[in-house]
Amino acid sequence: MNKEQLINDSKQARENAYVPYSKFPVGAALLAADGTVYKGCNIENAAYPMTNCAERTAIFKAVSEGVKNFSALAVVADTEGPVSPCGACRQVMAEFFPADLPVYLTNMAGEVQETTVRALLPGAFTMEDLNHAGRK
Ligand SMILES: O=c1ccn([C@H]2C[C@H](O)[C@@H](CO)O2)c(=O)[nH]1
Ligand SMILES: [Zn+2]
Repeated sequence: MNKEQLINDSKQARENAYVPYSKFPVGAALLAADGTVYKGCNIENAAYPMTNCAERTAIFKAVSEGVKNFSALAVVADTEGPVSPCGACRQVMAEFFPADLPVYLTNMAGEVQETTVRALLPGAFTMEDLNHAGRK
C-alpha cells in the first residue's frame, strides 16, 4: 500500500459521502499497521451539528474494530488547494496518531500536502495532560 493507493482509496470513500446539505463530499483512507485500510466519508444530518467528517468516520471505524495502530491517513475533497481538516478531526487524530504519522492532504486536482498531526495541531490537549494532574 503506497501513498498513491491510499489517496485513491480516499477518493473511493468520497463517493459514499452523504452530503445533501453542503454538497461537499470528503473522503478519507486510514492505513492501519496491519495493512488494512479503513475508508471514511462525511455523513451529514438535518440536524447539522450531528455531521461526522470523513476523517473521524475512518478513525472511528478502525477503533470500533479494535484497531489503534496506524501508519498513514489520506484525505481528499474538491478544494482549491489540499483539503484542511477541521479542529475536531485534528483533535481526534492527536488522540490516536503518533505525532509524526504521515497525513496526506489532497484535492481532486491531484495536489498533495504531506503533513503530520504535530504540525496540524501543535500543543494538542492529550492523555499526558490528564495523567499529569494525578489521574493515573
Ligand atoms: O476535512 C474536512 C472538512 C470538511 N468535512 C465535511 C464536513 C461537512 O460535511 C462538509 C462541509 O463542511 O465537509 C470533512 O468531512 N472533512
Ligand atoms: Zn472534521
